[in-house]
Amino acid sequence: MDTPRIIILISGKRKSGKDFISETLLKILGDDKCAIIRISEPIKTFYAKEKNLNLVELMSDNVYKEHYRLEMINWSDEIRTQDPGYFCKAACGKAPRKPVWIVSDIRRKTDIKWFRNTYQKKIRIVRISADTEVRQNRGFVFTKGVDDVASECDLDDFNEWDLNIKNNSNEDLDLAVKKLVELIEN
Ligand SMILES: Nc1ncnc2c1ncn2[C@@H]1O[C@H](COP(=O)(O)OP(=O)(O)OP(=O)(O)O)[C@@H](O)[C@H]1O
Repeated sequence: MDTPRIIILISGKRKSGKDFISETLLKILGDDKCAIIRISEPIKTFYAKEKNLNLVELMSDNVYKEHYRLEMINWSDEIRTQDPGYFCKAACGKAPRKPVWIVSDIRRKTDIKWFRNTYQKKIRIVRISADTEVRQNRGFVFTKGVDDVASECDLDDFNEWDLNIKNNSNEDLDLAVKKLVELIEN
């Protein structure tokens, strides 16, 4: 198989649960059928290399990641200005050839455009939302220069979602996963 049968693009605000839902879906579908792709992976790899930083710490969800987030956003934006699909292409180039791809960190209209141009009808676009209070309980702290710029807000006015899901509670999660499985199987 050269390309996946279906590609789920997942978008949502920080701590809405993009990773958590993607991992839950992966467990259900199994890693023989499904792979998670993160656009942030090549961003971090290239950034760490260029700045001589520890990639393992940069990839993990801790203070180190938060510390570099702003600098990394600005650095990656410069590259995107020259080639908007640069990181999408790099992430997909390295991805395992499985029937289902879940891209767990879609942040830009240019990301969606690149995926649509490259994979056409295989694309399904999903928005996850959670209440601010819930996100705060998961560790979200509003950060100027991060939460009020394009990487967080560019898709706020996008309205072509194939699926909108809520992730405030366990009940929400069960329903979200059910709808995602339906989207993948139909
Ligand atoms: N439905 C849920 N039930 C329990 N815990 C959850 C749920 N959804 C998310 N979480 C937890 O909330 C935290 C944030 O979730 P996650 O990392 O998936 O968010 P994210 O949208 O990927 O965030 P970021 O954009 O900052 O990477 C994690 O610790 C995760 O385990």
